[in-house]
Amino acid sequence: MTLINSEQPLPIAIYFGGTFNPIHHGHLQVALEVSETLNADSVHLLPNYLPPHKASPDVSAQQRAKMCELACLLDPKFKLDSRELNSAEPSYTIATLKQLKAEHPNRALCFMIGMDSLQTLDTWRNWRQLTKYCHLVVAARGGYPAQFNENVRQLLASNQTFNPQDLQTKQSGCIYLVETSELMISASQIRQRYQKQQNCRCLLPDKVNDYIIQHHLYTHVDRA
Ligand SMILES: Nc1ncnc2c1ncn2[C@@H]1O[C@H](COP(=O)(O)OP(=O)(O)OP(=O)(O)O)[C@@H](O)[C@H]1O
Ligand SMILES: O=C(O)c1ccc[n+]([C@@H]2O[C@H](COP(=O)([O-])O)[C@@H](O)[C@H]2O)c1
Repeated sequence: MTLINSEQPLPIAIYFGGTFNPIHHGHLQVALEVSETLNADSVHLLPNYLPPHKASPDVSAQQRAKMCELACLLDPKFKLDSRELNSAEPSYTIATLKQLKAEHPNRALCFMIGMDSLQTLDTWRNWRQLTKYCHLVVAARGGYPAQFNENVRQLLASNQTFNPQDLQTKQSGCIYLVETSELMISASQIRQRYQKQQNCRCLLPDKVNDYIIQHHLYTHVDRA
């Protein structure tokens, strides 16, 4: 863990990466709750271009980013970071974190993921290196208990903290599991509902719902 020789808490920057196909209230509510827990004034939504571990979505990265932009209108805390869209490479988080760290050398960089992502973290590129550049902040997710394979258990054994203040006294190196509302919403469930022409009005922001309907998104059989 990187220790900072300072009494002053570091400013926190929260980044929340995702395929966001589409972004929904499960993402947005937990992002707000995490920002409250960490006393942060913003959450940067980071839609990926080519997801490293999923089939390429039928909906373009630009459209997924546009839906994130519309979701940002819900709360001034939400900011859109479209950097991963500007690269033709798959969006490996380690590469993005190196960039972010170089841009914010004096911030405590927090990368937010859901519990399902933590469970498979050892499939990510250079996964052991991720906490060299950031803290991992893990949101609880309905349907995904805190059960891990041996690799992830070992990572937690050496990096987990139970004290959120550690995230501001260290620049990186911690994994913090946050209790959040466990909203059983998933993008795949939403895509299936649109495909069957079912109502999704209360699962995502109104403007995102309107955009999807207006652009006839998710009308074909889901192949993600
Ligand atoms: N309901 C939720 N509660 C907590 N975290 C979530 C929730 N939905 C997604 N996440 C987290 O948000 C990040 C981005 O998720 P993603 O865009 O893949 O959404 P998803 O709903 O899991 O999509 P899909 O159903 O297509 O796999 C991931 O780290 C995931 O764990
Ligand atoms: O770097 C990797 O190898 C890697 C593998 C899987 C997922 N990720 C990132 O994890 C975040 C959540 O991904 P997803 O596809 O579950 O929405 C998103 O920012 C992805 O780019 C990153």
